[in-house]
Amino acid sequence: MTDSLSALYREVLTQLGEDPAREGLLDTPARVAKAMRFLTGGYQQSLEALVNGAVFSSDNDEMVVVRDIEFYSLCEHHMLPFFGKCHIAYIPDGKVLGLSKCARIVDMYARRLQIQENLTLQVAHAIGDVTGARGVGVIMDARHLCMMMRGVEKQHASTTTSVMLGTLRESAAARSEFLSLVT
Ligand SMILES: Nc1nc2c(ncn2[C@@H]2O[C@H](COP(=O)(O)OP(=O)(O)OP(=O)(O)O)[C@@H](O)[C@H]2O)c(=O)[nH]1
Ligand SMILES: [Zn+2]
Repeated sequence: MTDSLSALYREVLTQLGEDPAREGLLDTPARVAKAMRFLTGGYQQSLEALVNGAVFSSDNDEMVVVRDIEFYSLCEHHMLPFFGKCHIAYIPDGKVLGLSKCARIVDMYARRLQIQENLTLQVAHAIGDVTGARGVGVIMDARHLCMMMRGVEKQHASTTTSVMLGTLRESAAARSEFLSLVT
């Protein structure tokens, strides 16, 4: 199938000095288009559809932590991958979220062009919005290929970003509980 995105990638191959008509590249524009549509599929999703009503009543008001959620995103500056782990905590206020939805929320925002700081913020606000939690904390630790395979070429640098909202921002004890559970 030739759509306008694969036609553009065919032109990219030409501009890079390649021959898009050579055998190994014949299907490449369509493959790249398909891959990029998947990697940016978060633009086609909405928080409401993704959560699908999986918010449940609970009297448990202790911190919930979902840790080590792996994610892959694309930096908005170079469109190169950055990838790592995300830890989410929230303190419920009568409602808890289906556990898988935490990971789905991470994927929805990761599958857009991002910077890590904004990705972290968007995940935190989404968790807060769907649960009405008293506090939300999100920590992301990632490595950026734009810092590794080009540019400054640092292979071991990793970046940690965090967002703390509500009780997790105000209470040092709540924050330390979260940190002790994920580090
Ligand atoms: N804060 C932040 N910066 C990022 C992220 N991803 C990439 N960057 C940075 O965005 C910056 C873009 O800088 P520019 O000087 O405009 O671009 P560049 O010439 O390609 O920069 P170098 O990467 O230093 O070669 C770089 O410092 C990248 O490391 C991110 O998630 N958060
Ligand atoms: Zn980048």
